Amino acid sequence: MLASEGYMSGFGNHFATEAVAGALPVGRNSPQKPAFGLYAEQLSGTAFTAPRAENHRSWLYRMRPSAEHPPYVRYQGADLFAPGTTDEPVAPNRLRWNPLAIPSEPTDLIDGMVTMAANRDPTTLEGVAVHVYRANRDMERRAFFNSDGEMLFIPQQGRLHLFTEMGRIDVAPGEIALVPRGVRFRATLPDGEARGYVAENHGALFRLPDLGPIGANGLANPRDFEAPVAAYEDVEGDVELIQKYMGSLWTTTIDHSPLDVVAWHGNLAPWKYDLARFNAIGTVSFDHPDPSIFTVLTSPSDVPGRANADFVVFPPRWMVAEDTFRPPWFHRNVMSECMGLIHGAYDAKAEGFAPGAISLHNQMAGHGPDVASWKGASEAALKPHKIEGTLAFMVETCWPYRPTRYALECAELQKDYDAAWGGFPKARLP
Ligand SMILES: O=C(O)Cc1cc(O)ccc1O
Ligand SMILES: [Fe+2]
Repeated sequence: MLASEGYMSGFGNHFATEAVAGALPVGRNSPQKPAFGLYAEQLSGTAFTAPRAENHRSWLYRMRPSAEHPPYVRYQGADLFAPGTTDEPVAPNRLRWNPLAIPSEPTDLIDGMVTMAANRDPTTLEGVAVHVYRANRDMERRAFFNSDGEMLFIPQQGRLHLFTEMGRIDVAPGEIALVPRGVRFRATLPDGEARGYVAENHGALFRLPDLGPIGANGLANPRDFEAPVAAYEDVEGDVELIQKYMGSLWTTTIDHSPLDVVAWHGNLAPWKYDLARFNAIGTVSFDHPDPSIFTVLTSPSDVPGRANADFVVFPPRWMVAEDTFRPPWFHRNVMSECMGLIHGAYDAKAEGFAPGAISLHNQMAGHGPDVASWKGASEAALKPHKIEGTLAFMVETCWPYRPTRYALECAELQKDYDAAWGGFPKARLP
């Protein structure tokens, strides 16, 4: 196996894995009597009838069927997770938030989730939500799944250990992990504390972008995505099972761990990816390319070329463009941009955008370099220059974001963000 230990390599591959020899049926999905009395269950990520190239599903072989559970009731915790967004008119202002602090009370990943902005209703099967998590407690006897979409975890501080139904994933800042819609998991924190971002995608599954004239290789290469081998826990006794469903949180209690999948096969699976493996491509002549060149993953909408959500990174890279303003240019975008910073500094923002922060530049909001970045870049000697020690990302979507009420009212919202673009000298005409 060429993937790292405990993982299988390849984006969207058809995997087959068993934690106990003989658990995975051979040559059929649903034998009359699965081995050891396991229960066969199909988990669909796309409609049964989706075209073959887009069809994603896996077969899970588990110790008890996931159908066995009491009714769900509203979950009373995690007040800031999926609270709904405001119906009030959204001001066309650029917004930026300082990093949210790790709570002082013991808080696990679910209770520490804060929804910052979202668009569309998840039931439309479109749109994306951006959450921040900050946690200092393991999820014990608690598991979570998201019926509303897949969750892309973007750790910023501290590792996450995700024990999913389909195996274990360890993910550190600089890496990302995806948990498909419906897949149960619990998160533990090897470093005691963790903070990061989640892009929750309600639309078409994230996929690798087409490469067009780039050719057959480049950007995120498929083999660098790693899916976990099967792993299960055999735990009896009460376990709380929380789900996000149609935009709110629900809970039930079952008498065993739902992470009891002993074997699985198929092409719907969690995965992780090290962003350091991203093959960044940029200009070797002049002009700053559109940031689409940095797309790691895309969730298409029904309109060709107009993403429901793109996950884009700004990784370390050489800047060699001649006679060019090298940072992002000033722009007004029909798409809406939500950005975060994993570490280092972002080249368009000299000030005020710390690791863990978020910025929101919604549809048509004029933005670009702040005054200090513009001044520096306009006067810089254009020698080859390496941007190092930085990793920013963007969740770009065709649907304008609605910030949550909390996001609009919290102390971390910067009151003076517009000042980033105050005081540009006027052009002097001849
Ligand atoms: O606004 C931003 O900083 C993100 C961004 C970067 C870039 O290089 C070009 C366009 C763009 O929106
Ligand atoms: Fe932008």
